Amino acid sequence: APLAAPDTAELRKTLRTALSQGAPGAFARVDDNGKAIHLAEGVADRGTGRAIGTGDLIRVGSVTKTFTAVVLLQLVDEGKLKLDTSVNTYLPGLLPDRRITVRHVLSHRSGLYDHANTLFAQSVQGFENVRNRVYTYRQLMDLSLAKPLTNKPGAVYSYSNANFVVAGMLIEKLTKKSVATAYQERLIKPLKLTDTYYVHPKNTIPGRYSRGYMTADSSGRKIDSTRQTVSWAQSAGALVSSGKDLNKFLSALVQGKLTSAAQLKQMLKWTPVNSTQAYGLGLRRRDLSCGSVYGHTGTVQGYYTWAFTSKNGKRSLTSFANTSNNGTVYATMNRTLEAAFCG
Ligand SMILES: CC1(C)S[C@@H]2[C@H](NC(=O)CCCC[C@H](NC(=O)C[NH3+])C(=O)[O-])C(=O)N2[C@H]1C(=O)[O-]
Repeated sequence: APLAAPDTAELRKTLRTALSQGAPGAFARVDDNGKAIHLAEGVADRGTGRAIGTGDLIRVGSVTKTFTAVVLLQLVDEGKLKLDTSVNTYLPGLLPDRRITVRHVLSHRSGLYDHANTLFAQSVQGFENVRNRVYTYRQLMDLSLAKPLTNKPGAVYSYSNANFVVAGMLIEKLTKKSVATAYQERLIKPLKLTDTYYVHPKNTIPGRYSRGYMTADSSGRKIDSTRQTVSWAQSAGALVSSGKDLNKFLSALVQGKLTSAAQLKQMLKWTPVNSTQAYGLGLRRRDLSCGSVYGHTGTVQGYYTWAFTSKNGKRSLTSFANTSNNGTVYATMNRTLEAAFCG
């Protein structure tokens, strides 16, 4: 059945609630059968007071994981990679257990420890320690492999950024090019994603962008966290993009424009996360009152992003708040999905 019209009044109310809970700015862009809906509240820059806009570039965090997974699925289509083959076949000696397959990595079932847990145990200090650091993939893997596997390979879903560091290493090994080139040639250029950049290892954002303001653990003080390399994440979280581009990318993905039907089917094989969520390959499924939507969420310091599309790709939503480490704002912004897709 067709989706009810987006509830724009409810969306705007939700954004305003997020502001009252500590977000300097928030926006929602819905692309509904070719018609764009733009809602924005608050500021992109607390210093100048510049209003936030749905066209502002943002750090999308783990929405990057979906881009990375699509590149690997294209490599499967090209016969360069098999999902159920051991990662160590392609990257000899990398992982401590050769039973870990590419599919385990892309569905967060490898058991690899998430090095972000070590880096960000103290939110602000952890961020300040890494914000301008540039890591190699090897250094990130050393951080993850310093801890034992959290589960037997394939046994359970256990989210880890390290999985998509491995995914980036696979891309670079199999294409003999950087992940930046892979994103550019395989996704950004073909889809004309003019707001999407893989700027790593730079710590600046090109063009017109929203600043990000992470929230300190105890005081709730806001720290301007805009300038950062996101090198601790790279192929797990370092893309910069916009609502327009994320909506276009997700819609193209589910409409079969980026991979074969066979690989899209693999991407949509779900591992349960909880009663209303599941994870495929670099893709989240959120079960709403009116049906399921597919996409990803992202959290980097100062940047909360939701990017989801309907099963047929005819309606997409990107919603965003320029704060982080604020569970109340996070819970509020989660509600943009129901308003945008279920009316
Ligand atoms: C699973 C998530 C939520 S966390 C994961 C990844 N982001 C990170 O791992 C960064 C975590 C630190 C962020 C920081 N928090 C702390 O420092 C807390 N001590 C803050 O909120 O500014 C991303 O993006 N993913 C989200 C996703 O996939 O939705």
